[in-house]
Amino acid sequence: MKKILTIAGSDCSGGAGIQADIKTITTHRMYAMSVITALTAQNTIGVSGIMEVDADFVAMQMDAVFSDIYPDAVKIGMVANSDIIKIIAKKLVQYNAKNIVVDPVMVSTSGSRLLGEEAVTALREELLPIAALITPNIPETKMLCGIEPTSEEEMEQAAKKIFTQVYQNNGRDGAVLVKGGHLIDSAVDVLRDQSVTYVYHGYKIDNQNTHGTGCTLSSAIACNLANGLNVYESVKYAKKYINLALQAKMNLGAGSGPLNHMAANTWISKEILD
Ligand SMILES: Nc1ncnc2c1ncn2[C@@H]1O[C@H](COP(=O)(O)OP(=O)(O)O)[C@@H](O)[C@H]1O
Ligand SMILES: Cc1ncc(COP(=O)(O)OP(=O)(O)O)c(N)n1
Repeated sequence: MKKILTIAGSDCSGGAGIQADIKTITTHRMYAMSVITALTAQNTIGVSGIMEVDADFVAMQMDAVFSDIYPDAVKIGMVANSDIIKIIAKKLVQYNAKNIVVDPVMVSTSGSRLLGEEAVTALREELLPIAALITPNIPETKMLCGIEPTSEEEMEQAAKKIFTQVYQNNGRDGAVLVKGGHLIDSAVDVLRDQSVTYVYHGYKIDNQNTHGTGCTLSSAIACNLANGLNVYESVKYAKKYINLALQAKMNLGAGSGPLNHMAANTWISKEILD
């Protein structure tokens, strides 16, 4: 049984954050563990409150997990502030964590800040360089490199620029996935590693219920890495998971509702596990 750790914020409505991650990991038939960085009061319409966990208590959670059940992969989502980022980075290095995927969550699609403005530098300098893969969406791409891509070509430029800043300039290895879910007419994603650019041509599924797509994608990638797939294949199968979960068109709540993980389960068991 593979063990996956998610380090993220709680979404009480169950669509994003820790709850989306645990659903994704469980659907992949793996064992889910969680280190919670913040509680959010949110639903399909928006975020109404955030309570950040003390950084020392984040450290205690990480010690409790790593000293007992060592994870095969780690997914990181909402990290809230620079104290939490610094302690997470320190503990991941201390425990020599493997297969780290960072979704650099900054602002929810509904417009609420999930990362303090002061924390972007700590995220960029301390957490991103130790990840095997980082997965910024279009607004996060703009925050990281100044380019707000509107086309596949601009996504390629941005992915290359972030790769250079985060990995090459720090003498580290890793990969960048610029996600195109916020583009108007396609859902293309672009992966950049040390030498190659891969483009995942995705068509946009007609479904307004996309709450938690980024959380789900990064958790599914972590599961696939834990299973021994390379980064390119891990993203490919994670995108298939998202497509199935979107195509099933569950419709909960008055706003942008959650994904249907039960529908994705069918494909996971048939294509990956059998
Ligand atoms: N309507 C959609 N149809 C197909 N894929 C989508 C759709 N919306 C998002 N995606 C995919 O979901 C993943 C998450 O993307 P995105 O929405 O950009 O991230 P975030 O949730 O972090 O803002 C990406 O692989 C993206 O291509
Ligand atoms: C607690 C928490 N973490 C992350 C998010 C953002 O989720 P994401 O899948 O990146 O995107 P949206 O759901 O905001 O479209 C969140 N909302 N809450």
